[in-house]
Amino acid sequence: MKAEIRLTDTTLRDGSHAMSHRFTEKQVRSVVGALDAAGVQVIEVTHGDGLGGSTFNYGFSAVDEIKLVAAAAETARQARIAVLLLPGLGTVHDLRQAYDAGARVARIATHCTEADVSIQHFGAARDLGMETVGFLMLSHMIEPDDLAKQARVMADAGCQCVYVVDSAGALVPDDVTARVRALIDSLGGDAEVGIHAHQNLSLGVANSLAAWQAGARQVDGTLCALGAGAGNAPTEVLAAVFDKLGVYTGLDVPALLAAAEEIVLPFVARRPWAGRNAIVQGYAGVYSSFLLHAERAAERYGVPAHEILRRVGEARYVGGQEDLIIDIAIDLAKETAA
Ligand SMILES: CC[C@H](O)CC(=O)C(=O)O
Ligand SMILES: [Mn+2]
Repeated sequence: MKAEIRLTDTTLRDGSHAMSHRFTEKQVRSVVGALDAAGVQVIEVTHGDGLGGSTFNYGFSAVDEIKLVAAAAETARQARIAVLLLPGLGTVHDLRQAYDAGARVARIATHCTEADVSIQHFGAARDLGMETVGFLMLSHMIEPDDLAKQARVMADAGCQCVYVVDSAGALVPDDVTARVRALIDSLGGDAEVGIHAHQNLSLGVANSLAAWQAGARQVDGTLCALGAGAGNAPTEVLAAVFDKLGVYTGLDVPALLAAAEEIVLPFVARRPWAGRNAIVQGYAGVYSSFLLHAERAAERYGVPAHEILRRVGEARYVGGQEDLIIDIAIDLAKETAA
């Protein structure tokens, strides 16, 4: 029986933020083994910031991500391995290396107004024979119709499913519904629509459900909600909720509950949660992966992280502008001293 909604688990990519990109090959094998056995069809494995993300700015990976992709591909029996790529950080060369290591799904991510920078990457992925997914990040920042135009750009470039990516966990269910509907109208069946939700306002599961009800057919999750900010919509909860609703996912709920509790939880040093800083991110619309950058700057300059994040939201900074977080912290420290 074909799943009515396809879940992509991104514990080993978005969850990498919460692990400071320290995943080991052994952890990758055990997580992939459990997800694969539980029926998850797509498993994303990359540095938290995508291919090429292992840098001074974003944090170095403990293990080369291509090695992790190879370990994942070797372990999976039925699941396909996905990689994330942010054009500019990752390159077509990185994508080819990931393909050679066994990745078969390319997820290309751009800021929600910049879909055109993904065109050559979709072309390259399709030439390699990879399945393609587009990520419109920080989707709350623009109106549904404008987002839909960007989705069209991705679909025209060869993208087979465009995701509404709530990178800041800032959307509420009605916002999600409006965006998913607008994308479906604009894509007219040329590509599916997906949802990637964060928990900063504790709405990740509700938003994923709203997306499904509006017509989205792909959904992202992570075990134990492991991910940036307050984490992602938890895979095990999504599986249980869709099962309760009678939506066939092909997922084994008890197996996913066991994977979360017995495989992932034991190695998580800091479990993401909707504390003050993460809630401010959702409330002020701040990129989830800015959380640890803001917390580090807060400690270094002796200022509150939640105030840094509030100002980042006011300034509408987007992914790639992490260094400006430091400027805000310095300004705050000067104001406090004065
Ligand atoms: C660095 C890529 C980014 O974290 C993608 C993503 O998961 C999001 O925007 O939520
Ligand atoms: Mn994310």
